Amino acid sequence: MAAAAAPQSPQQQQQQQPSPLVERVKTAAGLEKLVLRGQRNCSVEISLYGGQVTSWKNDYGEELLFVSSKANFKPPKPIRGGIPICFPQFGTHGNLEQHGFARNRLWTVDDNPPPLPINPAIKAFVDLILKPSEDDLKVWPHSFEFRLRIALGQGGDLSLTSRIRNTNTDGRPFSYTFAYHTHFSVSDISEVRVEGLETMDYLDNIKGKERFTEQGDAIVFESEVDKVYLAAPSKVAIIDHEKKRTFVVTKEGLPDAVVWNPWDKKAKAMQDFGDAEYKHMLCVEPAAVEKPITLKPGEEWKGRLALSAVPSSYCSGQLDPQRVLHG
Ligand SMILES: O=P(O)(O)OC[C@H]1O[C@H](O)[C@H](O)[C@@H](O)[C@@H]1O
Repeated sequence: MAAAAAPQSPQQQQQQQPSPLVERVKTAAGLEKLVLRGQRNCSVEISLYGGQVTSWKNDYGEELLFVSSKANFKPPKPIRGGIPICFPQFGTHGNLEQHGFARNRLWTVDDNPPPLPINPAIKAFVDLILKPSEDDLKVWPHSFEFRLRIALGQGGDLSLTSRIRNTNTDGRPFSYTFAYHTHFSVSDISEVRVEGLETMDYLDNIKGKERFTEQGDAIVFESEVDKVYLAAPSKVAIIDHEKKRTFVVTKEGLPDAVVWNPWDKKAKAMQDFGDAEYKHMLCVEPAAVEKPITLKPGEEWKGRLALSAVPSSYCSGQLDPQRVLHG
């Protein structure tokens, strides 16, 4: 269930052996999920439907991601919450269904993925793969292999590494947009601030994708927000004052960062979202939206998301925001 190793040292080979800390479980909806277990009560759950992380718990077994109490966990609708994969299209930036089809497909476990650099901090991991079906090829006529490694690290950090390869045999390149649509669980949205995006340019999805520049200090939430921050820094911090918890979102290969909260009116209009759940959720989504990624046949792209939750907050003074954002 883990990566197969290329010729490597005995120590490296040992580190890439299939992890005994991965379980395969049937869900209530009759589909399959995988559970990664870390130290103490840390865990990650992954639904093969969507290739989607649906739970990430810390040492104390506390849930760190938001999943709606009204979420559907089976086809054809996507699962509302966790970390949906938006591919080959983010949002409405193209002719495909909103956020593309990857989040609505059954992924499989990849027993023999090409190796990734060894990371000794990783305690448990699993590799998934998605290839297009005949029907997918009708709506997006490109052959691809999408490999996704989901890993639980020492200290409970979660990382997702996507590798997308163009396997077209007719010489054609393809372009796509992408996002890790990460739903964080927060105590109260009005107590949350996001740091790292101030002064950035963004496209405002609720103002016809018009471009603006963020003014002022950290971002706080008082109404609906749906913005694509362009060329955002590699680290963004979500500071939850009430919980005294800071999420550090690190991104690689993904220039943009989407910030979304539907607020009360849109929440009520969503069939798979509780009316008041917007208070306890914030999406910060490492993404490639403004400039689509283009791959020639044989080329591979890599995009990584790493999440950690630190049990202190900016206002507690225990955390140096400069270190969180730049360190
Ligand atoms: O309802 P969904 O298709 O899951 O999309 C939920 C949201 O995702 C992103 O954050 C987009 O920027 C929003 O415009 C969209 O409303």
